[in-house]
Amino acid sequence: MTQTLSPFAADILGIVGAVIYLGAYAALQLGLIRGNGYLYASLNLVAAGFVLAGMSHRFYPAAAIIQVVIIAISVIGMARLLILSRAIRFSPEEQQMHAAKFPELSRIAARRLFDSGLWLDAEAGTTLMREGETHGVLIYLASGAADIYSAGKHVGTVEDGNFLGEMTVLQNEPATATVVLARDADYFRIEGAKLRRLGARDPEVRVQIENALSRDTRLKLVSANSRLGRGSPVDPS
Ligand SMILES: Nc1ncnc2c1ncn2[C@@H]1O[C@@H]2COP(=O)(O)O[C@H]2[C@H]1O
Repeated sequence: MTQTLSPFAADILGIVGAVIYLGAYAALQLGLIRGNGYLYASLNLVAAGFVLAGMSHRFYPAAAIIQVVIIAISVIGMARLLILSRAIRFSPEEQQMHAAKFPELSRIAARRLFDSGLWLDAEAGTTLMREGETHGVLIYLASGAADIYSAGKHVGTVEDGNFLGEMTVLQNEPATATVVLARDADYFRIEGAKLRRLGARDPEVRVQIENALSRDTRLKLVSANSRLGRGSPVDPS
């Protein structure tokens, strides 16, 4: 091999490679990065490149083979991800739901989520959930609107672009309210058991789902607070 680097520079490159390898592995174990994403593959690729360059001074065939194979595996892994995510197609409704509710979910995981549920439509007046009964589903209202009743009283209206059932679906507990469609609706419906299975398969997906559900609940709470606040005759502060 033609020696273009000084022994010192070669050692530094090798050490940088080792630091990147170890940093990537530590980040993986600490849950900071995903093992099946572009980042982990590219860190391994770069680390292998540095270690290989570091061997221009002292060449070890076994270590060189490992680096070359790691580079090849990383390239194949990234190419696979690219091909899979390019091949994935979404309907306009799925695209809209992905952007609005799960913007950070990979296209592959989002496809898996949509394939686990159904797109349905229903007429105004349809009861989707009953207070006190376990519905075990999550609904995303793509169009239409739903009235929310608690103890028989109208407490709010959920417009399109929002979830229904997000408060109890993961825990499989009784619904906190009754949900009746106020307008004809198109919606996505997925069973809680399937949502939990998707989350158990990939912790990153679980976090994205939990975040999306709690974000919706928070927005509903803010909106309910502001409605109650408008109706309140006294400011207690
Ligand atoms: N005050 C509210 N405003 C808007 N939506 C609500 C309100 N209370 C309950 N819901 C929705 O009604 C659903 C009934 O089932 P969940 O309790 O699972 O999740 C609930 C929310 O999606």
